[in-house]
Parts: sequence; structure tokens; C-alpha cells
Amino acid sequence: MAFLLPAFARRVLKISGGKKPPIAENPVRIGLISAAAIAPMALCVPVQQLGTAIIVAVAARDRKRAEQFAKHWDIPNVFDTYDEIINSDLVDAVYIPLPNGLHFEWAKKALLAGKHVLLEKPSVSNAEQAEELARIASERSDLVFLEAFHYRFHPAAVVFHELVKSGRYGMPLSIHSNLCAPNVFSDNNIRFDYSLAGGMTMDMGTYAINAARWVLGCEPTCCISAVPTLHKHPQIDRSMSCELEFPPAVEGQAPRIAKITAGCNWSPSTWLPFIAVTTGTHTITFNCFVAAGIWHSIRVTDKSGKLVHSEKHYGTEGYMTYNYQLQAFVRAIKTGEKTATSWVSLDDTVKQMRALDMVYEASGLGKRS
Ligand SMILES: NC(=O)C1=CN([C@@H]2O[C@H](COP(=O)(O)OP(=O)(O)OC[C@H]3O[C@@H](n4cnc5c(N)ncnc54)[C@H](OP(=O)(O)O)[C@@H]3O)[C@@H](O)[C@H]2O)C=CC1
Ligand SMILES: O=C1OC[C@@H](O)[C@H](O)[C@H]1O
Repeated sequence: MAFLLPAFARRVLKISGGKKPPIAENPVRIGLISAAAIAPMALCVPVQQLGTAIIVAVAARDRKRAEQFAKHWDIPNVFDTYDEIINSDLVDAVYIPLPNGLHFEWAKKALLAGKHVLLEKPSVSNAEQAEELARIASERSDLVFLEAFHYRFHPAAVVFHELVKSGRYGMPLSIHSNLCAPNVFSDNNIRFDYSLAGGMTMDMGTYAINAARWVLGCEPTCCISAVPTLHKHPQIDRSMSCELEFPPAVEGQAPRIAKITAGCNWSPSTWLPFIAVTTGTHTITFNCFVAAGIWHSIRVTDKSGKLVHSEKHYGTEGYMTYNYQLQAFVRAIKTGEKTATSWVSLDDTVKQMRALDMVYEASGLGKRS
């Protein structure tokens, strides 16, 4: 992995630098709910780079922290509570990067207050909550609701999805999606807090499971096996390795298997994220699918392992997946158009949560409550 570091550093420097466009007329006015660690990368930088949205207000539990954040990112208003953001006339849309266990409460409140919602993944804690939230969102069809599966909006992901779907290299018979990372989070991180709907399948596994569902274009029928490595809490997984059964591409054929490996570990050989689709004749791999703005490739190999095709789509210089996601969110608010291929529908959000529940139940850890 070390050889990736210079390229990564160059990319990050370009992301944080570069010219900022003028702000568009009538930009979407976003309220930021909390000064979360992910907010700069997922919202503040893309907002500055795109110019079609502005952050008008931020609130944090500690006002001082919100003030510091606002000063750094040039946000004109600091509110004392998340409620004030949701109820403010200054705000058209909210970005919710709270711990998983608080997503349902605040997304629901925001929709009921008439705000568009960009909600961090995983959408909520379990499928029942997802169904309830989807019901509320569908009753407000004038509002845009999007679960933040940012990776799907990158041009490289779209090309990969279309390449697989085209059947040019045969129809998918199985898939392996992998998203593992070094075990850098402290024990008290929100990711390991059961009361906040933590667990690494919720945090990282959700991408890998989403990728399998998205690429195969159908839903898992059962979870064949799910093996967690445990954190200190008996229901919290540090990583998960599981196999999901999907319907065959053609009726009468054998079911398809999706292998999912995700979470934190100390095995560097697993740290390159990928989605690998195997057909009868080829393997089509999308490397670095989550960090597609940094380093990635789409590679096709034949049965002998020989490379027969490769392509790269870095997209606009300095843009990350989050830029494309914000573009799509703003476009949906402004025009009602929901990006083909990449958009995460309400139905998709509900089915994603059902798949997460299925894995947790099969693992013996139980779905998040
Ligand atoms: N799209 C992506 O690439 C990523 C998405 N995420 C997702 O974003 C969400 C937040 O992750 P991350 O930014 O890493 O988390 P952080 O711990 O940095 O931020 C969570 C924020 O939640 C607020 N908060 C409110 N109540 C609590 C509570 N009881 N305990 C802890 N925090 C609380 C805090 O806000 P305050 O400022 O008000 O104190 C804090 O800033 C998660 O759902 C995660 O899955 C995370 C990383 C990457
Ligand atoms: O993109 C991501 O990578 C690291 C994770 O912990 C994070 O929550 C996730 O969204």
C-alpha cells in the first residue's frame, strides 16, 4: 500500500486547493447538523468547489466547537441546537452526519420540518426504521431525500456499473466486494457504540453490501454465512466476512453468491477496496471504489488472469466522490432530476437496511435496535 501514498498526497493537495467558482444565483442553502469529522470532506470542500450550494448554518452540542468550525469554513450562522437548524427559514436542506443511531430521529424531524435531507450512511439503525422513514419521505415528494452512498456518483463507478450491465464480458455469476481499513479507531469511537447503532458492518460493510446489490441489480434472498470478529461489546463487530445468496441472472441457473469482506484489521493485503465481478469468462474489477477520486482502475482479466482491458476515469481534477454526490443532490432539488444509475431511491434505502439486518441476524449479533 505504501506505493499509493505519494499519489494520495498529490490528490489531497489538489482537492483542498484549486480555484473556487463564484456562487451561483439562488444556491441551495444547507444547514449542517453537527461538526462531525466527515463534514469537511463530504460537504464543506465540495460546497466551495461547486458553488451551487452554500452552508448557511451549523450547530454542535458544544457551541464553541460550532463557532470554531463556522469560522474555519466561513459559515455565517451558528445555532445552539440541531432543532434550530431544522426549523430555520434560512435553511433549504440539511446534511446529517450524526452517529448512526441518531439518523432516524433527525432525518424524520428534518423531513417533517420541510427540509431536503442528505443523510449519512447507513440510513438508520434497522429495516423497521428505514420503512418508517421512507413512508414519511414519500409523503413529502416535494422534498429530496438521499442516503449518502457517494461512491455511486463518481464517473468511474457509473462506467463500471454500465460495463458489467452491458454483458460485454458475460453476465455476473458471483461478486466479491471488499472494504477493509487499518484498525485506527479508538475503542470509544461512535463506530463501536452499540447504543448508537455501531458495528463495522453498519459502517463499512454497508458499502460492500450496497455495491453487491447495486451491481447485481437485485436483492439477496438469504445470508449463507456471516462470520464477525468481535469488538469488546458482544454485539459489536470489528469486521465481517459473509456470503449472500442472490437470484440467478437467468431463471433456472444456480443462485449467485456475493462475498462481502469489510471492517477494520491489521492485514495490509486487504486494505485496497474493490468490487470484483466474475462471469463465465472474465473477472471485472473496480479498484478503490469508495475512494474513487484518489486511485482507482477498472480492469478486466480473462480466466487465465491475463489483462484484456483496463480504463481509468478520474473525473474532474480535484473532485472526490462527494462532489458528484452533492451535484446530484443539488440537481434533484433544483430540477427534480434524479441521476440515472447512481441515485439511491427510498426503496433502495429500505432494501439496503433489510440486507444489513439479514447479515447481522445470520452472524448471531442481531440487528441494531
Ligand atoms: N460518507 C463517508 O465517507 C463517511 C460517512 N460517515 C458517516 O457519518 C457519520 C458520522 O461519522 P464521523 O464524522 O466519523 O463521526 P464523528 O464522531 O466525527 O461525528 C459525529 C457527530 O455527531 C454528533 N453527536 C451527536 N450526539 C452524539 C453522541 N451521543 N455521541 C457522539 N457524537 C454525537 C457530534 O456532533 P457535535 O459536533 O454536535 O458534538 C459529532 O460531531 C456516521 O454515520 C458515519 O457512518 C463517516 C465517515 C465517512
Ligand atoms: O468511507 C468510509 O470509510 C471509513 C469509515 O469508517 C467511514 O465511516 C466510511 O463512511
